[in-house]
Parts: sequence; C-alpha cells; structure tokens
Amino acid sequence: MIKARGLQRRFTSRGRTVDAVKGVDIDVAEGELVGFLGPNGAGKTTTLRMLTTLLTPTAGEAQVAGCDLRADPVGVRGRIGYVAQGGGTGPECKVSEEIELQGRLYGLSKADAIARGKELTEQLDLSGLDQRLTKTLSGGQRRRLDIALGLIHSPKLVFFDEPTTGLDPQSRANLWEHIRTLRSEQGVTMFLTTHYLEEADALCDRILVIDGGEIVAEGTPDALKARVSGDGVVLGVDDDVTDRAAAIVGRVDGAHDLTTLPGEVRFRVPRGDTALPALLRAFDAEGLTMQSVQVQRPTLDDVFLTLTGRSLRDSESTDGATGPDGDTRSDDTTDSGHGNDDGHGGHNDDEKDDDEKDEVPTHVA
Ligand SMILES: Nc1ncnc2c1ncn2[C@@H]1O[C@H](COP(=O)(O)OP(=O)(O)OP(=O)(O)O)[C@@H](O)[C@H]1O
Repeated sequence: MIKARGLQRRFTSRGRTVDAVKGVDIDVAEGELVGFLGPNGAGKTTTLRMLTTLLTPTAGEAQVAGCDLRADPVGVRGRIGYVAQGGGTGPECKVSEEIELQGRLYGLSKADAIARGKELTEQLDLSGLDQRLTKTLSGGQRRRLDIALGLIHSPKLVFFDEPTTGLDPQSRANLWEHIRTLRSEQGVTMFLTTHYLEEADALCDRILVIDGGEIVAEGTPDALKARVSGDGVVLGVDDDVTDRAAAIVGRVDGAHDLTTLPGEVRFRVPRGDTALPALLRAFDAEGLTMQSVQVQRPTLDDVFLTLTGRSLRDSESTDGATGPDGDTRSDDTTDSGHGNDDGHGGHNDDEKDDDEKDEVPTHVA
C-alpha cells in the first residue's frame, strides 16, 4: 500500500534550512495498521503531508495506494483518505451537510453520499446528530465526524494525523475502538502518526519510530520492547546481604544494567518471568531470602530512551498545551475536503517555507 524510498523534505526560509525528513524508507502492506511514533518536531506530519500529496518531497520516490506520488498525485488523492489533526469541518455547518459535501467532492452522487454517510455515522456512533451544527459536537464526536469524512469515498488506505490528540483518556480509548472496528470491518489499511506511547502500543500492528527526521527503529510493539531493553527486575533483600544477592544476579544469563541500593538489587534481563525460578533456587542454595520481587515489562518509552537518550514522555507531558482544545498551533493540516495547505502550524509567516508554493490544494476534483 505504501512503498517510499529516500523520502526527504528540506524547508528553506530566509536563508535558514531545516531538514525535517532526511530520506526515510517506509513499507506498509495491505491491511496493516502502522503507527508513526516520535516526539514533537520529529518529522511525522511532514512525512504524512508528503505521502498524502500535500507537500512535494525534496527528494525520494513513493508508491501510495498503487499510484506514483510524483507522477500521479491526483490518482493518490482519489484513493486515500486523510484525517487531519485539526479536522476541517465548518463550525456553522450541519453534520449532514458536511458529509454530503465531502461525498460530492469525491464524485459520489447525492444519494450515494447520503447512503454512505448513514453507514459511517452508524458505525461511528454519530446517529441522530445529522442536524446538529458541528460546533456543538463534543471533541470525540467531532473527531469521529472527521473520520467519517475521511472514509466517505471508501478508500483502501487512510492516513490519520495524531487522531486522538487533545481527547480525554476515555474518548481516546473509545476512538481506538472505532478505529479497530473500521479496520476489521472495512479492511482498511491505516497509517497514523502519534506521540502517545499507549496509542502506538494498543492500536498498531507495527511501529516506525522517527526522531530528528530519521527512522530510528521499526517493528511490532512487542519486538521493539524485547529488542531494546528487556524486563526490569527489582529484588528486595535484607540490607546486609545486598552484595551477596548482587553477586548471584551477576551470574544470571543475560542480566545487565545491575545496580544496587542497600536492600535492593535492580537489573535487566531478556525475560524476567523465566529468569526468576533459577534465581530463587540460587538464593535458596546460598541460604538467602528474597523479601520481594517486581518484574516490569519494558515500555515503548524505554525503547525510545535507549535509542535516543531522551524520553518520549516529555513530549507527551506538553500535550495539554498543544491539543485541539487548547491548541497553540494554527495548524495547517487540512482536511481533504476543506481548504488549502497554507503553512505549518507553530511557524509564523516569517518562518514559512519559501518552497511551499508548490503544494497542491487538498480538494479532490
Ligand atoms: N513549513 C515549515 N517551515 C520550516 N520548518 C518547518 C515547516 N514545517 C515543519 N518544519 C520543521 O520541520 C521539523 C519537523 O516538523 P513536523 O511538524 O513534521 O514534526 P512532527 O513530528 O509532526 O511534530 P508534532 O508532533 O509537533 O506535530 C520541525 O523542526 C519543524 O519545525
């Protein structure tokens, strides 16, 4: 569904250059749900905008939904759905009007647009809201409407840009459920950007981790976690036997990152659950007692920390200030049926890229 090679984007503005995306390769197979995970400014949105034809790559090639990104951008646009970060609904429009307009923009007849809209609003729990103005919808409802608009023309490949940013945890979990259902019922291939670790972990078959414009890791959530850090184990022992306990741990196959405090031995090991029985036997043999034991499965944040030396949690913790409900970005990412792409959020006009005039409008003929 997606095959990108050496995709690059350099922004130049008033003599300054930013290499936002530095030659990434991306492969997404039909039916996959792939997450593009990275901190703020990593290059997620820029990559997504290139793959959805909203931004011309500085270099590189891509096939998207069977069409060549450079040679046939109109073909790409007709075959993909795009659910933008800030959405694109008009606040004074009724839900039904938005849905019908979007369907017509994609070439559906009025009757087909209404029928497809009905099917999607039922699937997305929006039934009964069709006469409501979009500005009266809750954050979660509006996001589900954005998804309905992105799927109106039954695309086989859908891009989501940070689909749950700004939603409360309950609405976020609800939206994940809808995304999973759409994927299983409609067989849609999905590619989503996120900086939520839990989202990538819970939702995605496979994750690409991007940092500083480069893909730094790739794999299933479990494979990523297993590859990088292993399980963290914390043993509680009597203070006066800490050193003897640490010596036993040091002999455990694959144990690493061993540290001690009085009464505590911490280490990492590929599989904590299978290492423990042997460890208990070794303690018994030396007449030592284990007072407590905790095994912590690695998180994607451990993965990110190991790869980059920084925590993705820092990026998450700033989220309250950057979500749509308190958004500091005048975000550019436009819905596929509404408006043009006129610059990146978070950049004022002075910083706007000189090359952005080459961007294509987002309307589909
Ligand atoms: N139009 C632009 N002009 C100049 N620099 C830009 C422009 N758009 C993006 N950038 C820069 O490119 C880099 C990547 O930005 P991008 O928006 O792709 O990151 P991101 O991973 O999507 O971040 P976020 O999670 O905050 O949306 C950043 O350094 C950003 O400041």
